[in-house]
Amino acid sequence: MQLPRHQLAVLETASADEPRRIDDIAAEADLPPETVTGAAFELEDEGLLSVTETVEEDLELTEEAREYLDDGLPEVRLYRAAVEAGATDDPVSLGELLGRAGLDGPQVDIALSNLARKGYGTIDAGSVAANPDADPDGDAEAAALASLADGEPVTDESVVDALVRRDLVARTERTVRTVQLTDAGVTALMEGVETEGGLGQLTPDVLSSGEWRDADFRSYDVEADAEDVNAGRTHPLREMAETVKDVLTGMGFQEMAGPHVDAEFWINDALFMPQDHPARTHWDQFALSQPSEIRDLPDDLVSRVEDAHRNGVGEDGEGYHSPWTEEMARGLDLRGHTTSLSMRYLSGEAEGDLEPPQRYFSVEKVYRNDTLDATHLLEFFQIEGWVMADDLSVRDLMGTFTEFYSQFGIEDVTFKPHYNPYTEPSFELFGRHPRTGEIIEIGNSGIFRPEVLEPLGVDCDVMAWGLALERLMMLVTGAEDIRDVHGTLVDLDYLRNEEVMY
Ligand SMILES: N[C@@H](Cc1ccccc1)C(=O)O
Repeated sequence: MQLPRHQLAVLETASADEPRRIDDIAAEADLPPETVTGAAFELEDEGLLSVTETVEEDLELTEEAREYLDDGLPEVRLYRAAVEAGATDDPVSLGELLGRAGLDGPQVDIALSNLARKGYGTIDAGSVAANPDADPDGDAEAAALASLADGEPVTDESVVDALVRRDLVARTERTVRTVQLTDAGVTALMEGVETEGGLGQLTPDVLSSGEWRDADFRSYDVEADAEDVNAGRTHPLREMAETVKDVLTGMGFQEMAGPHVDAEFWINDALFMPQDHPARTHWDQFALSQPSEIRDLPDDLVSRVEDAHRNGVGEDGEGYHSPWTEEMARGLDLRGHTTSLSMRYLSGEAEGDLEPPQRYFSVEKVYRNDTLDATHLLEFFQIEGWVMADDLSVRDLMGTFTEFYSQFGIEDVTFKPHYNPYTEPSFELFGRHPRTGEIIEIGNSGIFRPEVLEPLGVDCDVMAWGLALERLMMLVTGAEDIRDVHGTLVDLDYLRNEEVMY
């Protein structure tokens, strides 16, 4: 029989009489333990060796325990100080004893509770009475710590339990593998096993020495076990975002970019959200304390927006006529929607004045002070978009969504009239969850009001929306909890093995 060199070494080092640990075999055969483990499993597949796994418990001293090894357990130190101070006859004040024993901070409570627990003394009215019959030299916990530090076993489980409870010892489990020759293994060795001949690797040496010319190469084993390599890959949600960008680019949209932290001016005021609107409180948005204000805002636009808030827009001057301060508009928030980007682009602030027709989108993060649950995260991706053109209608808006979602195989989007301070009319979008059949909200949309567009200097129609990328992902993948797709609770196997989207 022929075997690869490592397998042969392991076979020869293993015994038929007793199980031997992989680590011992590795040391004796002078091979890395991983190599021995791999070879052992291969030999097991061939029936020559049996591999057994057992879980062993390791006891490890914590850092606190290591300090006590040098200084002594706090209760022992307190007891010794008490004996020295004569507390076996008359109680001595705790303050004095702590000074003598050099105990302070958390060690004081530790010393007191364990002193009492071990019967070394009693504490009454701030004084300690030491028990004359106690024997700190025979302290079982101190002895166990010393044994563990010397790598010796501790047989009294109750002492180990007490040390674990005191956080002086940590239990860890470890899988130990042992191997033993099978009858077939013994027979093979008796009949004679040789090292598989031939070269297994083409190395620079083999090439430069010319050895390769006459060498006999070992055949390639396509069935050999190989290590799993979990290389980096794109997060499925990021993949979804890229797909959405491709789809929108394909529909003739250009991408917007802009700050995650932005002035309330761009997030709310430009959108005709009155400054006393309930969504503009800390219940809904995260405000920055440092820096707290944006440096630059376009003056002209600021005064036109202020005018719209205070006096309304149009001949009739309709609007909220709400109070308005520039101070509030300058405040910085983590954007709660990416409609702040739409405002920057529509106003000409981002790329200069835009002539209709135009189509823009972004797939970017937004932040909201929501309560976490199966459909809400504190940060999520919004698919923002808008179309600027003359004479847009609700049919254009619905048609755009129908086309967009159909690219993901979603053909049953439904609409519900809605209210936004900045669009009229407004619609919410809903989709049906493929697993639960539940109708879930997937977006919000509308046609910008003149009160928004006029101050921006836009004199044609603009239809716009914010769709939730994670909700689209739930409809596409069937995920029932957003936290299964993205965030700290996501299963690593899902991230590694989820099918790649087109
Ligand atoms: N900003 C809205 C989405 C939206 C954008 C533009 C127009 C209408 C609605 C949201 O976050 O829900």
